[in-house]
Amino acid sequence: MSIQDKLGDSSTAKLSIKNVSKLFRGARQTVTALEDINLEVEDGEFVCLLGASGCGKSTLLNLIAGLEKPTEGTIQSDGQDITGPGRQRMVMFQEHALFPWLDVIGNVLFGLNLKPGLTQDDRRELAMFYLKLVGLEKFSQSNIHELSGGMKQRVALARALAPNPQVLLMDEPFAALDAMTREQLYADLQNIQQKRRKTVIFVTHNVREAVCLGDRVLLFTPRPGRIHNEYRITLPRARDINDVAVAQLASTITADLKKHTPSA
Ligand SMILES: Nc1ncnc2c1ncn2[C@@H]1O[C@H](COP(=O)(O)OP(=O)(O)OP(=O)(O)O)[C@@H](O)[C@H]1O
Repeated sequence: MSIQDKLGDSSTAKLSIKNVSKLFRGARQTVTALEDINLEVEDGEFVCLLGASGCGKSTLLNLIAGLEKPTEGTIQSDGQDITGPGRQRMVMFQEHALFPWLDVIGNVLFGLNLKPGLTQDDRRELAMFYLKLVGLEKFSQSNIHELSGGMKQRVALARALAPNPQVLLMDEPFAALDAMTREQLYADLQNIQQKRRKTVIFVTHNVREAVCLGDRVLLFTPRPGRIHNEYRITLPRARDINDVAVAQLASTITADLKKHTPSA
């Protein structure tokens, strides 16, 4: 079996979110985190969620991941209700959440243990393919504590991609990194998306980052979170975050966001 066969088709899924609201009921108060969210995401589309802190972006990501259930409404992936977490939807967080007791390849292999029908050699070959994709093939035997923050996020990305999920859910994955490292990862992520296209939902506070990466950028109102506007980003790829066109569009979107953020 060739590596192409083992990788499988680069699978994507269409997401359909209908009339979704999410309430968190506490002992003293109920928080409406999301209200009446309607969203269709196409196969292989890269959608960025932007909005003030607390507007429900992570909550929406967790609902799509199946980690939380909507209070009202439905969420479907390729026509199937999402009822819980599954290996077709992998989540990547701001903090890398790697296993420090495993080396780099051990972390990527961990994700592959969920994938049936592969020999141990197949899994190693696949893990190396994804480490190469994120530029870390020379670090496969390294310990996690030996890596920089950017390298750790690359391992986390390889681990999330390795089981070939249809949907990648990214919650501010680059927020803790320095600007130079982030810029490199923007280029890498666009390159990877070209090679192994996924449906991506990407939460960020960084408007330029959203414009640089997204096919579409959704703007949320502060609590309760609602989608108040969306921008289709048609700038040619690969995009550079320092490009004038990216900066101009980002400033238009920032002005729009500020209109809906009382304290801004
Ligand atoms: N498990 C929970 N229990 C109670 N309230 C919650 C829970 N998760 C989120 N919330 C509340 O729901 C609202 C939305 O939170 P969420 O984390 O989704 O926002 P966010 O837009 O991702 O914020 P940030 O940009 O700061 O990460 C907040 O008021 C938050 O306190």
